[in-house]
Amino acid sequence: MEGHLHARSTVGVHDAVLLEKYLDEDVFIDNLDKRFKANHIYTYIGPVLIIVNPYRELGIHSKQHMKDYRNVHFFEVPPHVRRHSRHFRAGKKVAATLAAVKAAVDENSGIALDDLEATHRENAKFAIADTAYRSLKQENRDQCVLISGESGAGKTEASKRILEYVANASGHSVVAQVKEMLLLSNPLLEAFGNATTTRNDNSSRFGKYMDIAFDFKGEPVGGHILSYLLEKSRVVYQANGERNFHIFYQLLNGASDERLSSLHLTRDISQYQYMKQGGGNQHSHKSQDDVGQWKIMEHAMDTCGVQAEEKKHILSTVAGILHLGNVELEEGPNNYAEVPAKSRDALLKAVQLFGCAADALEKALTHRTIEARGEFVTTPLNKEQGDIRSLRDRFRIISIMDEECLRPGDPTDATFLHKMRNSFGASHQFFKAPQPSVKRGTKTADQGLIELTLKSEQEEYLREGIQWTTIEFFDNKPICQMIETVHKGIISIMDEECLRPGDPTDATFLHKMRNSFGTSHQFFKAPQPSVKRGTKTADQEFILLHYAGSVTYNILGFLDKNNDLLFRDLKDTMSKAKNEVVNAVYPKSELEGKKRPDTAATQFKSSVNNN
Ligand SMILES: Nc1ncnc2c1ncn2[C@@H]1O[C@H](COP(=O)(O)OP(=O)(O)OP(=O)(O)O)[C@@H](O)[C@H]1O
Repeated sequence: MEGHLHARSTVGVHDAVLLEKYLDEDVFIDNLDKRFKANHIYTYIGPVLIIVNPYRELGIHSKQHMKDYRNVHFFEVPPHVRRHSRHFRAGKKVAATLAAVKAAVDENSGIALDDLEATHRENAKFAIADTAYRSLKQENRDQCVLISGESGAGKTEASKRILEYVANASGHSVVAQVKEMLLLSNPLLEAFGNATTTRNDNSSRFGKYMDIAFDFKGEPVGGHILSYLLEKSRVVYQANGERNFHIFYQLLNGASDERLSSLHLTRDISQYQYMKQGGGNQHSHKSQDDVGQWKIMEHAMDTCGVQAEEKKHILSTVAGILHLGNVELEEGPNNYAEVPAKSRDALLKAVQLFGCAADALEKALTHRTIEARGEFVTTPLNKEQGDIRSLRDRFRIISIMDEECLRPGDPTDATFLHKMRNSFGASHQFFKAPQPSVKRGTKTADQGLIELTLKSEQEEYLREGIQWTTIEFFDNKPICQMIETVHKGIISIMDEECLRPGDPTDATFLHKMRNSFGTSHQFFKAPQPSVKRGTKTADQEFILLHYAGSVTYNILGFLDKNNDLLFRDLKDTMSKAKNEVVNAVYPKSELEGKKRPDTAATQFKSSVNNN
């Protein structure tokens, strides 16, 4: 008993539910802090797991540790034996488990600790994975592990550990290839979808939903990876200190001289506009082993069944994007945009790699064709329109990752469907910033799960006659409704502004939201700028009161990004490209369809709802 009390005072409690002052945030954080300092990065809140990112290898994820956790019950971690064992006995296993990942406090990150004793007993991530896996096998019920947290919190690492565990726990031989694909899908996705940001050297710039299909013996036989909201704008613009997607650096640093020469590339990052904007430090970014990652990525392509010809088309597209980025538009006669002589070389290289017609691409960058009453009218763009246009259109090119390099398949034939859906580009911050979980495409599920967990726990206490003060929790539903409701929600108002005739602007969109929600809605605030404040910015802002706190949004660019329209000229040019990757992203059928393409917000809403 004494030993137990001592342990508790030095390493806190394993489960925050057992804290005496369980409602006190300081006590809760203090408990996490204590445990973190003793190398215990995992803490439960009932069936929910909190992970504090240690930012260093603790040596607790080895094969031996995985073995230790195999068939060791989640409930063996004291003091939850009773509650969890009953869940199992009654077959009432909570179907989904929320692994809430919290970011580490920076100043604690470098603590040197030698006491790793008993850490493996607390390697709760494996416990979660093992519980889910065993429940799947024994109870034949679908399992879901939901991981959320802010950028850099450790979500990707946590998901990799879970995948590793599943791959290791299941059998051998027949499914070896599927397992390898499970693990290798990550470097492939990360090459095309991750980038170095100021918060995380390997930040996923898209949300991910992964599912793994198992046969009746519990062997993985295939899976799907669905992705949301790839940050397309990063292709053309990187903030200070940040990089473009890893693939560009991997290609330039890792590919052979022959490969680079066939793509008309030089091994010099400073030559490419799309790779050098983030500032000097990216040129020699130490934390990213681009050469090593290139090898892993190539191996992953082979393992995932990407054929040599496909690979060539994928890399040609990546290189073509870099060349296109070096095409600058200039003002010609009558202020019309034109491709100057100095950019012609880059344009021709892009043309060759995409396999499209040079005059068609040039015209598509500098002209616009619209259809009016069955007739097509082409007008030249001025430089500003051309710049905006070509920037936006180049965003779309990144959607090669949508279809091709990550190829479709069927879980039953053990191939993966990897998609990077066309989505918001920069404006995905609209969704991402306030609600990290939305980025994961699980907006409602996340909140639902918290409610579900609290609700089921509280109901259980009530049933058992345990004295309990009901905890009020923030209900996210009204905010989701305010964003999503058909006709009246923010997305509908924004879509309406994008589609209506006349002269809609970001300001008219803000005005309409003010009219719809009022200036002092419970969750929406956008006061008219007072004379005293008088600042221009105030009239460009609105505030949403999310469950995690209030977030101020600047309205500028919302409509443009939501429109996400690819002009007909570029679509047409690309649909005729010989490069099969480019061509597949822009099918001719899209051109023939009469329906106006969905806005970015609607595409996102549908993709989340459909999956
Ligand atoms: N369990 C862990 N042990 C040691 N280091 C970790 C762990 N989890 C995360 N890290 C470190 O933190 C970094 C960021 O983690 P990760 O990429 O998983 O964050 P994320 O939540 O997926 O971020 P983003 O949303 O930006 O993609 C990793 O590159 C790794 O260095």
